[in-house]
Amino acid sequence: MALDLLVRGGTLVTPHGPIRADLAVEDGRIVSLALDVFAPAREEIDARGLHVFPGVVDAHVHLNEPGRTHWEGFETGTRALAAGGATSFLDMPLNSSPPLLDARAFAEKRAHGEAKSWLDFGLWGGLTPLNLPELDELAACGVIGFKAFMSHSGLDEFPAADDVTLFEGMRAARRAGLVVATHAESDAFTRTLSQVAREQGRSGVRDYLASRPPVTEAEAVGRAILFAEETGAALHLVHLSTARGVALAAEARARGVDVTAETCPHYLHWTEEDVERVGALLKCAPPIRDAGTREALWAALKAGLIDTVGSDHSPAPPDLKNGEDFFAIWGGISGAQSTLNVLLEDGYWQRDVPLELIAAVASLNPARRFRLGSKGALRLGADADLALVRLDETFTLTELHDRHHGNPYRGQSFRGRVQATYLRGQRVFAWAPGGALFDESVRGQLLRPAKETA
Ligand SMILES: NC(=O)N[C@H]1NC(=O)NC1=O
Ligand SMILES: [Zn+2]
Ligand SMILES: [Zn+2]
Repeated sequence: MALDLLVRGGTLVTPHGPIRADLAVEDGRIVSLALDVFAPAREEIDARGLHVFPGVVDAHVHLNEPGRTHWEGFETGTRALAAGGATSFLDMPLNSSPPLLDARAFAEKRAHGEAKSWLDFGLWGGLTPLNLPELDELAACGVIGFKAFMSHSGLDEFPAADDVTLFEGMRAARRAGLVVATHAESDAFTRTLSQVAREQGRSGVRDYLASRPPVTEAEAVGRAILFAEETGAALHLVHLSTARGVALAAEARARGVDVTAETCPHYLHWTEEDVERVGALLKCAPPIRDAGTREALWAALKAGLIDTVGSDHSPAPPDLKNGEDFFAIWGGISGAQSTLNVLLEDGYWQRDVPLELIAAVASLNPARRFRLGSKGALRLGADADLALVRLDETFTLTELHDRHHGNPYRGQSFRGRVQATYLRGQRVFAWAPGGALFDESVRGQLLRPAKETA
C-alpha cells in the first residue's frame, strides 16, 4: 500500500530537539518517523535543507467574522496564518458581531468557519456580565474556554468582567473543566489614567503608553491569579507584556495554581520607540514596552516561564487606524502571518533560543493547554500539520495575506522563510517566487477540547 505523503531528508523539529529523519503520512496522520522510510508514496517532498516544524497552533486570533468581516475574516485571516506556518488557531469571541456569548452565536461562527477557514479552528466563548447563565451551554457546544476582559475591550457589546463576574465565571469554568483566559489590565488604572490624559488634551503616543503602565498589568494578573486559586479554575493569562506578569504566573504555578502565560510577537520584537516612529499600526493594549522589558521577556521565554506565544492578530480597517488622537485609534496589531518569523529571527538567530523551545511555545504548549490531542508535535499518530522552513534564507516580508494593507511587519527582514504548510497531510500553502499558492480544496475543521483526564 502506498503512503499518502513522504517528507524525505528534512530536519524534524521534535519535542526532543531537531533530528534528521523521514516523515510518512497516511490518512492525514503521521505514521512513521524514521531515518529512512522505504515505501512508495503518492506524493514525495524533497526536504533536504529544510526544517520541518509542527504547524503553529495560534491560540489567540481575532478574525471578527461574522459581523466585522470587513475588519478581518476566516478567508483572509487563515491565508495569512497558513503563509506563516500555522495549521490551527483559536478564535476570540470578539470582535465578531454578535460576539460569541451564547450557543446561537457559536453555531453561527462555526458555520462561517467550516465554510471558509483554510485551517482547523477552535472557538473561545466570552465571559461577560451579560452571559454568565450561558456558560454551561457554551461548554456543551465545545468552546475552547472562556475569555474575559478585566478592562474595557474597545467594544461596548463585549463588556469587561467585574470581579464578581470573573469569579463566578471561573467557578463555572472549573465545573466545565475549561480554561479561563484573561486580558489582564486593571480597569481602575486604565480608565482613570486615560480620562485624565484626555481631559488635559494629552492624546499622543507617549500619553497613551503612560496611561497603561506596567503596574496596571501586575495588579490585574495578581487578582486573576487570586481568583483562580480560590476557585480552582485553570487560568491562561493572555498577552503578558512584562516579565513581572510572567513572574507572578510562575510563582503561582510553583504553589500549585493552574496558570499559564502567553506573550505575543509584538512584545518580543518592538519597543516604545518603534511605536512612536510607526504609530497606529503598533497600537495595542497592553502597550508595547521599553527595550529592557523586551529583553526580560526573552529571558523569561528562554527560562521556560512563558508557555505560549500567540499573535493576538486584531486588525481593523484603515479609517480606524488613523487620526490625531492616539487614544481613539483602534488597538490591535496585524501579526497572524509573522509569529514563527519573529520567533526564528529574534529568538533562534539573535538570542540562541533552541528550535524545540520555539516549537513548544508556538505549537506543543498551546495544543496541550487546550487539549487539542492530535495537534502540536511531530510524533506518531499526530495530525500531519507541518511547516517547512528554510531556516537560513533571509527574506523581506512583502507578500502579506491578511485583509488590510496596514501591517507593521511589512518590510521587516527575517531569516527562516516558510516554504510550505501542510494541514493533515494536505498542502494548504506554498511559497513561490511569483506569488503564494493556496490549495482551494483544503478546509478546516472545528476543534473541541478533549475530555479532561484526571
Ligand atoms: N478587541 C480586541 O481585539 N482587543 C485586542 N487588541 C488589543 O490591542 N488588545 C486586545 O485585547
Ligand atoms: Zn486582550
Ligand atoms: Zn486579543
